[in-house]
Amino acid sequence: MLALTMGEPAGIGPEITARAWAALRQGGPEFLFLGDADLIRGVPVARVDSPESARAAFPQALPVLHRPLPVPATPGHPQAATAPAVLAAIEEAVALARAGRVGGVVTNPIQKSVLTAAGFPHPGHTEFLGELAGTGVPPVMMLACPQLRVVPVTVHEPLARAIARLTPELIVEHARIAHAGLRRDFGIASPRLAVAGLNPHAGEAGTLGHEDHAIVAPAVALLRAEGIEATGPHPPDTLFTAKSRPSYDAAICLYHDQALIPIKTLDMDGGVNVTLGLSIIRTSPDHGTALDIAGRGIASPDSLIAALRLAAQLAHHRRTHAA
Ligand SMILES: NC(=O)C1=CN([C@@H]2O[C@H](COP(=O)(O)OP(=O)(O)OC[C@H]3O[C@@H](n4cnc5c(N)ncnc54)[C@H](O)[C@@H]3O)[C@@H](O)[C@H]2O)C=CC1
Ligand SMILES: NCC(=O)COP(=O)(O)O
Repeated sequence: MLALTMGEPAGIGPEITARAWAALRQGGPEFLFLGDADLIRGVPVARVDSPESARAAFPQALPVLHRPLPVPATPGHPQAATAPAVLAAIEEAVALARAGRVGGVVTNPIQKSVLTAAGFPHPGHTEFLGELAGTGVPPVMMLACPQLRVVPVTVHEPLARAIARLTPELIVEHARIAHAGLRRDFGIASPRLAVAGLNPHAGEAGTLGHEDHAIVAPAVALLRAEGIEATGPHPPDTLFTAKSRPSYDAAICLYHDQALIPIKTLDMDGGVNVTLGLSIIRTSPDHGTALDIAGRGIASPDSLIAALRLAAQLAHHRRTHAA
């Protein structure tokens, strides 16, 4: 049993939840929705009081731990008043996972600008989850689809600041956590990491920027000295080609769009966001709240379905690995 959070009530989360349940009710993985039951339309809903009671309900109806919103939601129009309930659903899902009552947490997309305006101090789920279920290392974002896994070393910050923050230590820290996650949760015995360069042609021997030889190459050397199979800095423009991808298990990328553009271009529907370095399993669809189409019934549930399936697989790997 997985816990699926409500996410932004005015976004596509409720409708893709209903469609994901319709697709998975026969073969699973089983999940329960933490949020306002009135958001769910078009499929039968079973209000349950625990994950344990959700299991029996799942084949017939979408189980919901009903947590009412203070105001009705209007698709496409987020409201600050719902922010506490959005965050409470995440906190409750994590508490259930930490108590071992669900196998993992899957999050529906949140509208970050609304939460920020309401005082939420984190850039996204990843950092919030690090606070709720951290293990003493920073939470690390990975996006995965069948053809590619990417790990951005810097995430939600202006590009100039992200580049200024890059150090060999920051790259090594993220690569180590990715390496451990690939071993523990993905069952890859000796993960191969390809570290992207920053500049065109990975700096062209220093003629196109100093960061590749001053920051990225030393990080790769440090990783290799620890016995991690790391290569790079690789010219970013060819790292994600069909010919390159089979040579590594994850690409360590230096900033958000270097990681997310290739994966969303390759597989927007099958991409899944995974948080590594937590005491719990957490996945999420790779897309956002899609306010522009919310409530129209045209949103694809595929990335959410992939996130639910991957969470179940990772939980299984983690249990097997720990045994
Ligand atoms: N894990 C999370 O909570 C995430 C939250 N966000 C948040 O979502 C909000 C909107 O972000 P955007 O950059 O506009 O990205 P977005 O992914 O919400 O939308 C980008 C485009 O893709 C389309 N799209 C997205 N998901 C779709 C689906 N399942 N089916 C069909 N079309 C789909 C949208 O209609 C839109 O045209 C922001 O507040 C952002 O921070 C974004 C990514 C992840
Ligand atoms: N662009 C990816 C994204 O926004 C996911 O962030 P998070 O909410 O999973 O931290």
